[in-house]
Amino acid sequence: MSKEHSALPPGWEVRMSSKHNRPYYFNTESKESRWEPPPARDQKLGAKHILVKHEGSRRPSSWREETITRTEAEAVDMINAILQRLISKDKPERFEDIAAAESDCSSAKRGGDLGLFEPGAMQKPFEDAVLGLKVGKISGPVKTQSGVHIILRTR
Ligand SMILES: Cn1nc(-c2ccccc2)cc1C(=O)N[C@H](Cc1nc2ccccc2[nH]1)C(=O)O
Repeated sequence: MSKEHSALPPGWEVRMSSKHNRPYYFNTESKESRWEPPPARDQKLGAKHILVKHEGSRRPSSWREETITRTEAEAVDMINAILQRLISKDKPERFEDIAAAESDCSSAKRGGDLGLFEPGAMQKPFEDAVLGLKVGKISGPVKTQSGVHIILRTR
């Protein structure tokens, strides 16, 4: 079936815009509307991220620090400080540069780029955060068993 007529993800329906005299897609749960069909749920996702681990992380060690002892609260404070550097009006820093220098994930070597991944491949809080972002947008602090993340959705 063509993409336009494949089953829509739950909550989505096609409506007709009387103003523009053309169909659009509306999500009755999130109230989001869009001209383009929503991506099928089985489509691969893409993201870059910056991870700050803490003492309760699943693996409290990284390429940066053999044993990570900071608290989760300190990790959240660090992530919030990084967010400020990313959205700074006068001198915003590049996401990839901060990831490469400061992320506790081994993807730091690729500027935080996780590449493309299947739905279900990543921890649920991470995937839910990616799905809640439009492509090109950055999350707030996201907690998983690995630590505290900032996520940039790439696909
Ligand atoms: C999921 N993943 N991809 C890479 C990766 C990707 C591209 C190049 C090099 C490493 C590393 C990882 C990974 O799990 N890293 C963990 C930390 C971590 N935990 C995550 C949970 C969700 C998403 C990314 C995450 N990264 C680690 O280094 O301890």
